[in-house]
Amino acid sequence: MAIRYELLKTCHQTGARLGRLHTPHGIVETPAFMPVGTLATVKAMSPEELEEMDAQIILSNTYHLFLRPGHEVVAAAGGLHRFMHWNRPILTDSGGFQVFSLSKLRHITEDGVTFRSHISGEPLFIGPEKAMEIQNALGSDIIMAFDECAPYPAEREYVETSLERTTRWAERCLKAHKRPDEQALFGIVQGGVYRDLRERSARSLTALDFPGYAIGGLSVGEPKEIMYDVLEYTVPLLPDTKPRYLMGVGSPDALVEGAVRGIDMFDCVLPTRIARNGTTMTSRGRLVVRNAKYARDFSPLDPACDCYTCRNYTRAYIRHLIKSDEILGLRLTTYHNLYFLLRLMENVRQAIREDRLRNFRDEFFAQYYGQNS
Ligand SMILES: COC(=O)c1ccc(CCNc2nc3cc4nc(N)[nH]c(=O)c4cc3[nH]2)cc1
Repeated sequence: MAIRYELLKTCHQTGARLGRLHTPHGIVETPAFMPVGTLATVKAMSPEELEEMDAQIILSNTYHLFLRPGHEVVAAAGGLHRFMHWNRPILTDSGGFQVFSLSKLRHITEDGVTFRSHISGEPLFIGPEKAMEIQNALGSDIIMAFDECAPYPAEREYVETSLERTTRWAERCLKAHKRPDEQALFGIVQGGVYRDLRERSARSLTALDFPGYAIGGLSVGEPKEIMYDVLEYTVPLLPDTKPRYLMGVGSPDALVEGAVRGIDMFDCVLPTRIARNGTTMTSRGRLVVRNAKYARDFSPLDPACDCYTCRNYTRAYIRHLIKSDEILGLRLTTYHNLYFLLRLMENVRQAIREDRLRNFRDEFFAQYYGQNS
């Protein structure tokens, strides 16, 4: 078995659960947030800094590494862990979403997707078998089925045709996966915002008995309330003995609301991407440190935070660095944002242990969003 999910406790107040995901590269306490390291690096962070802030698992991308440096190069280095000097768990996304969000001139057929590289413009192809070949070469602990993430909004007919093909692709991934004992292949539930299609996708994929399940097709521009509705009726269809991964999420509120609805794993570029333009997450909401009002503010980004950035630097200094395009500036904001989300998930896990996640959510939202929601 590549991974084993240990269900430790279900919250009495909500559908949240406390778990442990045992992988060949270590244990992941869930619910967990996965920092995104698309090109085999979590931008501006060293692996040691990620370990220091207790990042348990990171995400990397098949599409990007296939284009550059090529999965053969990573395999020649001994796999992604060796290549990037990260010896904790890695999850790789399968490329479906990235092809659609990044490449031009893409064409989708039963075989897979032909597209032009967003880097060189050369014509390329990825399908289920290719996505397995690449992820098997990368050696990540958790790999994702090759799927199509339907856009939002999308006609029901399009979503239906797409999910049927995605299910057939999932079967082809299971057949093509060369290292099932070392790398756990997760199925990805699609179906857009249509309840009956979500149910059909979930039933088809759970019948194929994957070691874990992702909920895809969300965080693609739909209102959050709709995303939460989809979770309400999709999560119960997934086996509670296996991990559930909500792809592309997210913001502090979405992480808490997702955990409340039984999600175990999350990933999002949000904390690292907004950090690079000087937007930070603090216990009292977002703080855009490049704003002129912080020019002489010698307090930490977040007085309630004990991270390396908040213990040693001030808003005025970080503002100066960001305004001056100094590399240390985006390193300090990235460190803090990741630390903030990783601590948030630790507090969520503790609240589940103490059966008070609903209370925690209300307190957190009151502070972060300045209202009682
Ligand atoms: C500043 O913040 C940002 O730039 C930013 C950008 C994108 C997202 C949303 C990302 N959403 C998302 N990622 C996703 C990745 C996915 N992968 C697969 N294989 N299948 C999916 O169905 C899928 C859905 C996703 N939805 C969130 C934030």
